[in-house]
Amino acid sequence: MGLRRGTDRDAEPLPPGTTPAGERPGQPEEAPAGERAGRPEEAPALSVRGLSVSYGEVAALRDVSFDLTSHRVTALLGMNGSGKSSLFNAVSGFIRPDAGEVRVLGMSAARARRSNLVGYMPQSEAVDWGFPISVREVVMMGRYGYMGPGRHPRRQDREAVAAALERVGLTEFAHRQIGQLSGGQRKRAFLARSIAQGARLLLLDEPLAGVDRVSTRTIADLLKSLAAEGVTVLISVHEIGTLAELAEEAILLRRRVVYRGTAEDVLKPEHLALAFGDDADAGAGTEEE
Ligand SMILES: Nc1ncnc2c1ncn2[C@@H]1O[C@H](COP(=O)(O)OP(=O)(O)OP(=O)(O)O)[C@@H](O)[C@H]1O
Repeated sequence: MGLRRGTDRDAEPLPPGTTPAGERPGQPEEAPAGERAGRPEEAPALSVRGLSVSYGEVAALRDVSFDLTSHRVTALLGMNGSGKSSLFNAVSGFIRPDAGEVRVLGMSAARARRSNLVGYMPQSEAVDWGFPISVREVVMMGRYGYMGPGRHPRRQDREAVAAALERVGLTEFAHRQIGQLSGGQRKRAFLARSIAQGARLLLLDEPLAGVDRVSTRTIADLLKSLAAEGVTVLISVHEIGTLAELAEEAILLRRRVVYRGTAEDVLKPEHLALAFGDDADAGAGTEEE
C-alpha cells in the first residue's frame, strides 16, 4: 500500500519510523565497530561525501559533501531543479548515486532505511491524495517496520500512532481519508508518520509549500521540539521567507553545495546570489563540463 505516485519506490511504503530498543526490525548486516544499531549517536547523524547523481545526461548533483549533527534543523535551500529532491532520494537510499557515499548514523543509507531511522516527507505532488486510506492508516505506515509480514498492529503500534496524532494535533481527524485534509494538515499527518516511526533523521521535501502561516508556525514548532529531543531534521525550501523561522542553519544547493552557514548568514544577498543568481552554471541541467 503505497501512497507515492508511480515509481519503483511504491514497492515499499515510505520509510516508516525508528525503533524503540528491542523492536528494531531489519537484520543488522555485519556492523563495523561503532555502527551498532543500539549506539548510533556515536556517528554523525548524516554524512554525505562526494555525492553525484545524474539522470542520463542531466547532472542533478555533483560532488556534494556535508555532515549534519543531531539536535538541529537544517534547511536545504535552492532554486527549482537545484537537486534537493535528488539529494533526499539518495540519502533515503531510493536512488543509487553515480559516485559518493551517504552514511546515516554511521550506517549505509539502505541499512538506515531498513532500520527505520529515516523518516521522509515527500513533496505533495509525489503523493496520491485520492488513495483510499485514512489519516490513522497513513500514520500507522510508520509502524510497518516493526510489524510482521501480516502487518497486524500490536498495542504498542496503536499507542505510538495515537501519541503521534495527538502531538501533531490531528486526533480528531484520524478517521478522515487523507485527501480530505487541508494542505497543512496533510503535512502534519506525514510528520506524525515519522514520529510514530521514531525516525532519527527526518527528510522533509518542501513541507511548507502551500501551507498557511498558522500551519507553518505549528510545523516549525514541531520540528524544533523534535530536534530538541535529538532528531536531525533536513528540510528543503525554495522560498527564503520562512527560512529563519524554520532552521538554525542552511545549506545552499545548486547541484553542489555553494554555501553553508547560519540562517542569518545565508540570507545575506551575496550568499543567496550563489544559489539563486544568474550564473553560467545555473540550477540543474545538462552537464556542461
Ligand atoms: N527522474 C528524473 N529523470 C530525469 N531528470 C530528473 C529526474 N528527476 C529529477 N531530474 C532532474 O534533475 C535535476 C534536479 O531535480 P530535483 O528534483 O532533484 O531538484 P529540486 O531542487 O528538488 O527541484 P524542485 O525545487 O523543483 O523540486 C533537475 O534538472 C530535474 O529536471
